[in-house]
Amino acid sequence: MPSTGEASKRDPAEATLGSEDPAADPALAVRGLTKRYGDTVALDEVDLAIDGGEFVAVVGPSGCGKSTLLRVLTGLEERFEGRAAVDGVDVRDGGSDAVGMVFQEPRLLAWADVRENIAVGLPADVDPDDPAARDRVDGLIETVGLDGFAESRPGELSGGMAQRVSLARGLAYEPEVLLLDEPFSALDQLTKYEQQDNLLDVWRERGATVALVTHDVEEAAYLADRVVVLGGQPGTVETVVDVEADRPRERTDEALLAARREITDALGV
Ligand SMILES: Nc1ncnc2c1ncn2[C@@H]1O[C@H](COP(=O)(O)OP(=O)(O)OP(=O)(O)O)[C@@H](O)[C@H]1O
Repeated sequence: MPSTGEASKRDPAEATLGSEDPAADPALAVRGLTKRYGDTVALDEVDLAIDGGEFVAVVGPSGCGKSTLLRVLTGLEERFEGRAAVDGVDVRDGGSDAVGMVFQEPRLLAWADVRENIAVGLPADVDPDDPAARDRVDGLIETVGLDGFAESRPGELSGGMAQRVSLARGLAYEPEVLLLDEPFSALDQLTKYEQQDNLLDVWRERGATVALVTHDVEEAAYLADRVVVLGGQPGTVETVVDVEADRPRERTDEALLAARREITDALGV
């Protein structure tokens, strides 16, 4: 289960991969991860371990390799140096099938309506026409605040609405590990706050592990147990900030403001 405000104290580079005791493996782990695109070094010797049930945010300047880190963990990048594992299984060996990913771009099927687009995220062995599956999808439509739009196609949605469909699709799978790449960046402030709280509810209810990439320092501090600050190009871990605020959190909590200061200091802004 997620912690309830106790910030993690563990050094991100401390946990090892390939432990003989599988129960000791972190939910997400990279060790000595270097990723190159031609002459561009996107990530350089990155070490990071995220425990089961932990909520970790990753922030850093544009181009420091945040999306690349998630792409490696989902198995979308095959060529890299070092190791990356989900639930102790190396991503090169297929990783874990309990991973859900929400991309920065909604990537919806243009010809399918909202319900069908969300149903794409259901596990492969679930029949989308099954009443229980339809209920699950309808529940997700409600969760992301899209009641009344189940029959709409992507072309009829705003950018923020499309992004919420994408989030619901990522949740349809009921993943144990959820990787989110700036899922709220296109939302207006009020909807963003609502969706952040929805995500916290999902995380708490499911005891999921979450790694969230964001540019939004306030969002990172409000949501995460730990905030990993990537810096530079190539991306390396600058520092890891523990967020010491109790949950449920007040957005004005002094501890969140302190965490935000630490993060912005590390970012040099
Ligand atoms: N497919 C690709 N081919 C070539 N270079 C790439 C590719 N994908 C990413 N890069 C490069 O790798 C570096 C890291 O990119 P990445 O998208 O991971 O950064 P980011 O921190 O997520 O950026 P942003 O915050 O702007 O989304 C950048 O220099 C980028 O230009």
